[in-house]
Amino acid sequence: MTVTLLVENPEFGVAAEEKGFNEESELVLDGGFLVPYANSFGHGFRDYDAESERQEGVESFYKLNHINQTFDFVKNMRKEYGQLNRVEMSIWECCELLNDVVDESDPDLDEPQIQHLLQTAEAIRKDYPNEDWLHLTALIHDLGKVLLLPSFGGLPQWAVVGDTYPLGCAFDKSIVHHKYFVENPDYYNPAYNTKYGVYSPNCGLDNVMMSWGHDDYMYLVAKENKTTLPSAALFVIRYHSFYSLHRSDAYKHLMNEEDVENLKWLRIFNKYDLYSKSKVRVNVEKVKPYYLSLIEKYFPAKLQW
Ligand SMILES: O[C@H]1[C@H](O)[C@@H](O)[C@H](O)[C@@H](O)[C@H]1O
Ligand SMILES: [Fe+2]
Ligand SMILES: [Fe+2]
Repeated sequence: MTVTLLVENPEFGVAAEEKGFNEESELVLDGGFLVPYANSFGHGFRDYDAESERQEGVESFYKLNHINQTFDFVKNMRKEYGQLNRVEMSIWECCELLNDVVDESDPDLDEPQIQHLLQTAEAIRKDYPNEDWLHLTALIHDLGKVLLLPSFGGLPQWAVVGDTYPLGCAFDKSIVHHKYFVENPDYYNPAYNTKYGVYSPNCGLDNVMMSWGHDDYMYLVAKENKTTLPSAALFVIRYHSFYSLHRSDAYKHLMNEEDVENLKWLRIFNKYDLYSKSKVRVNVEKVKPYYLSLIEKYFPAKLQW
């Protein structure tokens, strides 16, 4: 059950006017978490049909994404990027690279991505002070967006950002702007367009080919560089854009028991990922020492990307 409340100070202890809300912002209480009604543009979060300054660009993004993500494309990208032979750098260096990245798929945010990372991490840190692995997971969950930069191959936005979904089985109706899949060759391939497609019941999401982008790439980077983060962290990283699973309960027939456990953390994480998006900037230098200490705890000093 959700309860509508009028609250003077919105979530994360930030003063109302600082966050761009009126004095009495409307929030919804969702299991102790205060969910704002409106994004920085005055619309509901993830409203892909609302007429806004971002709507058109976001829809053309999804058209390209849905036409071009195919089973073969993902297979090739995983093979190529799995080599991790492009760049050597630390996690923090990568965060700083994201200063120059803006995500065209996102109707709720047009701030530089480093701000989104810190906004998510700081919000989750406030509510889960003892789960340091989750703070770090939040900091790194979108680092894969460096794929947009020339030294990482300069991939187009449709191959880096946006919601993700499985390839090799039918596209679920709950996927944003589903209508554009009719132009995807896999849509007509009988090997790929049934409920299970190439998969078997409860095969585990690890065995599922997800559309290629920042999630799968960062998952490969973290895993291959031997992070000591728990399996829930890797799960959050790989599936955080898989809204048809964690929001709409589609594709559950592909999950195994470990996935079911990890999904609980992903659902918690998602609230912070989505609702912390705002115009209020985090002071990078101030929080940097804390995150450097977490990086040192869970990652080698330099990683292969
Ligand atoms: O537009 C957003 C953005 O690209 C996020 O990083 C991704 O995780 C979301 O799922 C997507 O909808
Ligand atoms: Fe993301
Ligand atoms: Fe994010």
